[in-house]
Parts: sequence; C-alpha cells; structure tokens
Amino acid sequence: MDRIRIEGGQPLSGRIAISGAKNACLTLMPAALLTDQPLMLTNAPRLADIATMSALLRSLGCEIANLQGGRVLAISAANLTSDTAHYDIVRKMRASILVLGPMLARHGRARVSLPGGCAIGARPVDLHLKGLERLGASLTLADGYVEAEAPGGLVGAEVAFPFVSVGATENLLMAATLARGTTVLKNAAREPEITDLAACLTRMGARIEGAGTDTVTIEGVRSLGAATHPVLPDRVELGTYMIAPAIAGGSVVLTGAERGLVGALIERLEAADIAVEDVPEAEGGGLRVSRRNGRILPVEIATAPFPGFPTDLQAQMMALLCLAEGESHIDERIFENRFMHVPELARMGARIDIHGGSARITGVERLKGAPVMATDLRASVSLILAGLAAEGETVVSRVYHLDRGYERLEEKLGACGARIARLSED
Ligand SMILES: CC(=O)N[C@H]1[C@@H](OP(=O)(O)OP(=O)(O)OC[C@H]2O[C@@H](n3ccc(=O)[nH]c3=O)[C@H](O)[C@@H]2O)O[C@H](CO)[C@@H](O)[C@@H]1O
Ligand SMILES: C=C(OP(=O)(O)O)C(=O)O
Repeated sequence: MDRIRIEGGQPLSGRIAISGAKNACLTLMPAALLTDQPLMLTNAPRLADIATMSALLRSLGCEIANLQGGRVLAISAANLTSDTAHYDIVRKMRASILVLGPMLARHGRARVSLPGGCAIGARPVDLHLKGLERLGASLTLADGYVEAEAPGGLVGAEVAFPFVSVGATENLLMAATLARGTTVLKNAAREPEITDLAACLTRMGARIEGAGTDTVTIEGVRSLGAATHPVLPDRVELGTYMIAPAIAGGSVVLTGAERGLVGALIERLEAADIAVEDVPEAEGGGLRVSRRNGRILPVEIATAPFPGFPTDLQAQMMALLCLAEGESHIDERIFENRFMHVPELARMGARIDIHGGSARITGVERLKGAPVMATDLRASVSLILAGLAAEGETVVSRVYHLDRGYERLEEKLGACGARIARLSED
C-alpha cells in the first residue's frame, strides 16, 4: 500500500489547476443511463472513484471510451445487458446508488445492492427509496439488494424531502426527467453539483426549472438524447488547496477556481486572517490565497448544506485551526462520525476535544511530524495539510483513500514547493 511522505515547514508558492469535480462527475456518469444516445463528459477528473463508477456502468452494459487520457468520457448506454448493480462494486463507493433512479426511469426495473454504512456515518438511502416510491416505483428488499420496478413507467409527483440530501435530490432529479407528468422536488439540495447535473440533463433534452433553489420542477419527457457537457470545477479540491498556503504559509493561485463555489470557506478563511483575492483575467484569473504575517485567528464553524460550510472541508479547516491563536469550535451537523482525523492530528501535537458532534480546538504554536493513518478521503487530506505545516517528517499511510478524490496531489503540491513524495510499495 502506498504512503505519502512530507517534509513540513516549506511555505508554498505557485499555481494549482483545479480539476473537474469528483462528486459532479459521479452523478453525471449515471445520467448516461437515461438515454440510448452518447453522453460526452469533458473536464473529467482522473480518480479512483471515477474508475469505480466506470466499472459499475460497464457491468450494466455501458460502453465507455476514455479519451484524452481520461479527461473526456464518452459513455453509451445504448445496449444495456444487466439491471443489477452488484455488491462487490457498490460497497466500494456509496455514489453507486445513483444508478438506481436512471435505470428505473429508462427500463422500468433495477436491482441495486444497498451500500451499507461507512466510516463517516451510517448514511442510509431511505430518502432515495421513499422518493422513488412517490414516483410510483414498487420496491422490495431481498438479499441486501433493492429490487425496484415500475413496469408502466414512473409518474410525476411531489416529493418533499424531510431534510436536505444531495444524493436523493440527484437520484430523483434523474428519475423524474423520464416520468410521465410533473415532478416537484421540495427541500431539494442546492449544491453546485445539482445545478451542474440539471444543466447536463437539460442539454440532453430534459425540462427542469429551479435547480440551485430548494424547489425543483421537472416536466417529464419521452426520451433524452446525446449531449456534451463539461464537468464543473471541484470545489472540495479547490477548498483543500486554498487551505494549503493558509496552513503552510506563502501564497498560491488556484486556477479554474470560482469564488461562488467556496463562498462559505472564503468567509471563514478571511475571519481567520487569511487573504483571498481575485486574480485579474488578464493575469490568468482564479483566486490567490495568502497567509498574512502572524498567527491564524480562531473561528467558529458549523457544517451545513450548500451554501453553508461544507462537511467535505471540515477536516481540512480543522487542521488549519490547530495552529490558530486561541480556541476554535467546529460543529459537524451532516455526518455523525466525521472526526476520525482528530486522533491522528493529536499524534502531531494538536489539542482537540470532542463532545458528540462538536470539537473544541485549542491552537498550538506548532505541529510535529508523525506517522499517521488515513481513515477516509477528507480526513486523509487534512493530515497532508497538517504535514505541510508540521516540523519534520509526516508519513501518511493508507493513501488509497486520497486517490479516491485527489488527482496527482503530490505533483500539484510539489509544484508549489512542498516537499512531498509518494512511497510506492508492491
Ligand atoms: C458522491 C457525493 O456527492 N458525495 C457527497 C454527498 O453525499 P450524499 O449524497 O451521500 O450525502 P447526503 O446529502 O445524502 O447526506 C446528508 C445527510 O443525510 C443523511 N441521509 C441521506 C440520504 C438518505 O436517504 N437518508 C439519510 O439519512 C446522510 O446520512 C447524511 O447524514 O453529499 C455529502 C453532503 O454534502 C458530501 O459529504 C459527499 O461528499
Ligand atoms: C464523502 C465523500 O464522498 P462519498 O460520498 O463518495 O463517500 C467526499 O467526497 O468527501
């Protein structure tokens, strides 16, 4: 298993190009199941999770061509050969559940393994299932699989989510594009990935209004067609690399970055006395993030659905606040067990107390390098960030978690002066 070694204490300077969004691509790929015409996704990230979604779609009979070294995915679901998403793939990645809505909408039948819990929480999919039932699907559970049927096709309905779910909104949005009549999704997620999915579905011929607000209306159409769609920039990768110069010192320009994707992060970084500036288009555009002289200021954070502070940046922000002058607080309100990075950060000298979903972080003057273990995707990258600032050597093991969501991480940070290397082992 590969490990990543970091020699900390190097201020960063340079440019980092932001890749296409993992979480957008993971919902755009299953959208291809809605049509027998090709869907071409440009600006796709090259990540383990994308390979897993490709494997899942291929297991259903999709043909996928990786063009331009995987930057462009050409997906055809013209000849589906299976209606079953098997456990051995689904267990690797929860986003696999996103094939359920599109398969059911186009074929009136789908069998998808239930994903099961994961490190950051139980993560049930009840909202996905109840929503599809509202559209007329009949669902049964057998052998750990959801068996879904709608032989006469799905029928539009009002679906009011009791709380915001990104995945359930995506599954229902896709399913509703081919349902008979009008579907109204209430209390829908407003994440940029939802807006991107709606834009792609619209290019394919879907009729959608209100994406990006909490009420989305979909007029079902008989069929969808071919489209080419660029995957939006990855706001979690962007946010992670914005925190890198904040914690390590220096100044980094993030290209392909959009302020609107990370508004809540920018607001908290500025409160912590980190400078975030727009780079003029004439100079290539993007955002410049710089550490000011002196200590980081402590801040209060509560994670929330978009446009609130994203749970996917909570661990990275906690790493930064370990070095603040004073006491910060973080409330994790989306997932019940998303503090696995805390004991690892503590091994590097951080002072963090956890009470339920709340963390109190008492800033220390410096962190010290240590061998640490990655437990999930964002927890792993918070250890990389801490390692950039720490004195001495940090070695992060189990980096396969990182490879799910960060493309060429060592290269991107190394180009800005970080002393970071992958230790490959067979
Ligand atoms: C592939 C992808 O896009 N993953 C993102 C997506 O995950 P995902 O779509 O799984 O997250 P949700 O927004 O659905 O989850 C929000 C909360 O609702 C709960 N819940 C969700 C569905 C359901 O049927 N029942 C239920 O109880 C979850 O356990 C969680 O506590 O949004 C999360 C919240 O922004 C991000 O952290 C993930 O990176
Ligand atoms: C939690 C994440 O992904 P997933 O929903 O695929 O587990 C993430 O991207 O941080």
